[in-house]
Amino acid sequence: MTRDQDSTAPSTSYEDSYKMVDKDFLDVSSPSRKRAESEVSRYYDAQEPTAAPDSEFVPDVGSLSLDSNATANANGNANGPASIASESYRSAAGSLTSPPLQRRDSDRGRGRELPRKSSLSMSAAPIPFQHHHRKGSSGSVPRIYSAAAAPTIRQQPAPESTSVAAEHLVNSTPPFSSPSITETVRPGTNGRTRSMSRPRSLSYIKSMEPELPDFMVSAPAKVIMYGEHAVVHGKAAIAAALSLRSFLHVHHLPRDNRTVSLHFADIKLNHTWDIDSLPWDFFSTPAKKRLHFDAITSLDADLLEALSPFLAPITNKYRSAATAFLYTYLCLGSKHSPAAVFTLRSTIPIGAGLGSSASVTVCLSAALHLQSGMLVRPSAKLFEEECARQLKRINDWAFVGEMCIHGNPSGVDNTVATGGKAVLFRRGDYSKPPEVKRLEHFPELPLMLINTNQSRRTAELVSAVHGLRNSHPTTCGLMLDAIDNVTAEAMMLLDNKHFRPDDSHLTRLGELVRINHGLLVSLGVSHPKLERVRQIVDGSGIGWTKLTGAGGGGCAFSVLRPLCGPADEAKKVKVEETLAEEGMVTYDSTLGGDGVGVLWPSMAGKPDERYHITREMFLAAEGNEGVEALVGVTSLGTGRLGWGFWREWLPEEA
Ligand SMILES: Nc1ncnc2c1ncn2[C@@H]1O[C@H](COP(=O)(O)OP(=O)(O)O)[C@@H](O)[C@H]1O
Ligand SMILES: C[C@@](O)(CCOP(=O)(O)O)CC(=O)O
Repeated sequence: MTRDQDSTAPSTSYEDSYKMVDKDFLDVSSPSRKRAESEVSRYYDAQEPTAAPDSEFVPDVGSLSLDSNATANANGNANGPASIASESYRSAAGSLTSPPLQRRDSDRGRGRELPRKSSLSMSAAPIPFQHHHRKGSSGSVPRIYSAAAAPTIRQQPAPESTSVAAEHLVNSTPPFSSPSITETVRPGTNGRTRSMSRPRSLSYIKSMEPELPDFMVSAPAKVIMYGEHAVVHGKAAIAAALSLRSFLHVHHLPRDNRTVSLHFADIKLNHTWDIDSLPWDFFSTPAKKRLHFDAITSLDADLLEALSPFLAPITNKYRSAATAFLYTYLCLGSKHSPAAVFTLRSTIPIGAGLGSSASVTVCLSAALHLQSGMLVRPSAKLFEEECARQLKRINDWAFVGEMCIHGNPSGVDNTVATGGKAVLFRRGDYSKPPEVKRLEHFPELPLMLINTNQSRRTAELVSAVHGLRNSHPTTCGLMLDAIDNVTAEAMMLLDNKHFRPDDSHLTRLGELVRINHGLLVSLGVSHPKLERVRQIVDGSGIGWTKLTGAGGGGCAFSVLRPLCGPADEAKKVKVEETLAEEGMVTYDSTLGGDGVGVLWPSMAGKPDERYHITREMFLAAEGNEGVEALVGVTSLGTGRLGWGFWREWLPEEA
């Protein structure tokens, strides 16, 4: 612990206090539940604009002022523009106990028409991530995004009066909406608002408010540098976080709504469950109940069976992602869990060896913990030990999600996606926590990442290696030991503060990359396309290549030799062109970035330009660049206003 601690603090253990919160939180009238609710109220109060003297809009006590543009989305839930209605509605709610609200400062100028056909532009962070796609649908020139890049919001059908709606998207709107209210909306004579003098009871109004604000979480992809597959068999692996990320938006619905929806936009998986009909009772029987701080090392077949009728209607080939969600949701939630829509988008190629599944399950675990009040959000006041505990809890439950998706994971992917940076990971005994050592001196390596675009499934490859090991235990055992040696040697170089990527150290690392790949070929997890990448890159003499992740297709990376002059540059360009001609995508990306982060509430932008990221904006953001720019998270440590990261080992930025 590096910071001063209050020695007079009560000595209740951390886990005990969580047990108390856990039990307490299920009770809607409990202090912890009330605290969470009052946090929401405080948030909304902070958003409430001050009264302006020249009011032209004065709602009656108990009346609702609703915006004519409030529109319901496809699910029947009003979002985005509809939150304008919510804001007015909050004003009305406030007026029950205080003098009638006057027209507000923030209403001024809303009549100003914004151009209907324009993409919204807002201040954007630099996007150092470069994506080279020399052939294929997106053209032949590598695209490099600069600090000036503005997020692009895909064109939505313009609402009747764009002026109010669009401005609200950019200015801060409270991150909630009230579907039922919008059903009663009628346009006012000025095309904007109309007050309705239907009195509403306080309990009715409360039932329309969500319990929590909308928020977002995000987790990175990873690259395994050495030791994949061997790590499943108890050997060590070295892996680092990659600047590609998944983003999960959690939109809370009014209290009278009792549904939970999952929208995995990239895989077109969209499903809604009725919260009250889920098998809560079975999940909370003493024999089955799992607590937030339990480290689960295997899935419970009975719980999975109890979920199967709820998963049966999902025919999507990625159904396992929904299993991961529902299993974790029922373990971590309660029958009082708030109604919400979980919307996920990711910039990570799916099933390509970069840990897309772990990144998704880390987001789900973090979001469900946050939603149930079981995590302390990152802040400068959080002791390192507490940070580490939050990360452990997220990681343990992300591992549960990983088990749902690919059966027998080592846990390295979710560990890196949770903690970020670079780690040496080993899990000898599955009933115990893994050994994780952070690489404090992980160097900036000249890497090229190549996606063969050959699809494959991690679960199948992991089980193929198990099969080979069963039929050739001695030989396979020796190969796994050899991989372990490679990792140990690489570790000495990568965790060495004297490492210099411009001398013989790099050559040694490169040779270890090549040896590791050869061993993976022997284990049967390469693919002709991966071998073709090696032929093109290593054959040109610019670096050393190995598959990364489960293999069988997916991605490879090359450690590049230092480029000495134009001839080397030309060789690299030629390699990239050849790879693109053969349908592969190359990325220049950074390694060793942050792990899981949270944006609570889902407001982004600089302090004077804050905007609420609505679910609609998130879904409408165009491509990976649009998503990154909208949420304000990029691979370097800039442009992340509002986001918090639990950083147990990075005290300088706490
Ligand atoms: N963007 C995404 N949205 C929803 N689920 C995803 C997404 N990306 C990955 N997944 C889940 O992860 C699985 C792929 O995991 P896996 O085969 O381990 O590949 P990877 O190497 O990318 O982790 C998918 O089948 C799906 O269940
Ligand atoms: C093959 C393995 O070592 C890594 C799999 O990585 P990915 O799912 O392909 O990103 C499996 C594991 O560690 O769980």
